[in-house]
Amino acid sequence: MGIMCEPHMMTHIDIVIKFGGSAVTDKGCFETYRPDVTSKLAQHVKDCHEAGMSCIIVHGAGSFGHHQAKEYAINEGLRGATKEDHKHKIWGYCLVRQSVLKLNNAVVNSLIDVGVPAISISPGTSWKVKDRQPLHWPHEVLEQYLLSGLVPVFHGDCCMDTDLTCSILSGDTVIKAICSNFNVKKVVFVTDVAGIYDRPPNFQDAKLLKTLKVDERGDLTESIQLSSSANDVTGGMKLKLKSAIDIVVQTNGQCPVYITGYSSPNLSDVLLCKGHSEDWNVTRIVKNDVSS
Ligand SMILES: Nc1ncnc2c1ncn2[C@@H]1O[C@H](COP(=O)(O)OP(=O)(O)OP(=O)(O)O)[C@@H](O)[C@H]1O
Ligand SMILES: C=C(C)CCOP(=O)(O)O
Repeated sequence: MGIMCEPHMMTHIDIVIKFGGSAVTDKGCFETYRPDVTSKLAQHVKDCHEAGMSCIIVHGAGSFGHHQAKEYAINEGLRGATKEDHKHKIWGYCLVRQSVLKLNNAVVNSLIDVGVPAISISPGTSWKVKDRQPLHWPHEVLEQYLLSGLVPVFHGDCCMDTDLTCSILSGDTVIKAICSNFNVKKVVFVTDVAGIYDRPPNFQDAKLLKTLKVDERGDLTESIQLSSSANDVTGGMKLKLKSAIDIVVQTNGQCPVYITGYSSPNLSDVLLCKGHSEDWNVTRIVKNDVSS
């Protein structure tokens, strides 16, 4: 992906945290927000902020946005659409945006309520996207926000797409783009499961994989079976794992990626600790030359 912006690589970001849609919403129920989970996560962000860490939050869409995106097939774009189709899809595009903004408003308010100076940034209004991948976005603004001590809150969004006319940009892809342009120290994906299992966690005998090692080509030593929910238009855990692997490879292992659950007893450790413990019940994705 052709993202270039050398000077920003100097700016370091201690942590990028994804509030997964599976955590902050009930993905099975249309537009069902989980205020209790979000406010617990907001408290964790406050702890990071008070510890002097520079933080970026990205949240997924969960049951906001995915349903509308699926109904109007927004991620398939508009190429070849008839005039009628075009009108229909453009309407769907508006509904997706409004839906994710409802969730974004709730998430940002939850952060502000606990004292985090959160500021909303919608990729869809300023990011240039080509075939669902970010091509260009205003890094300078993000840098200024960070230098001012604000906590930027991005979200998965619908975007104008130079190839497809419109598409869906997952929060997972937003995180990968941030890691391509800034010196990010750690990424933590918070979901509704403890981490990555060798097979979908509802399968019998599913085993939590605590450390996944990636080689320079992005290959894993483990074989993993993944499933995604019917209403998810961005590929569920499959895209998350791919994004995590890409981040580890593109940063040459400098940025470890964690996937953990919102109810994990180790969430605070994962967010705040500089080191790592194999006792934590989470998944850590690292380069294969990392010893422990
Ligand atoms: N092998 C696997 N290991 C762990 N989770 C898996 C696996 N296969 C499928 N899953 C599912 O992945 C889901 C989490 O992925 P999902 O994409 O929903 O996360 P999210 O980032 O919270 O959502 P969103 O994309 O809406 O932000 C879990 O609910 C789990 O059931
Ligand atoms: C469905 C929309 C609009 C965004 C999807 O973002 P994600 O939930 O992070 O994959």
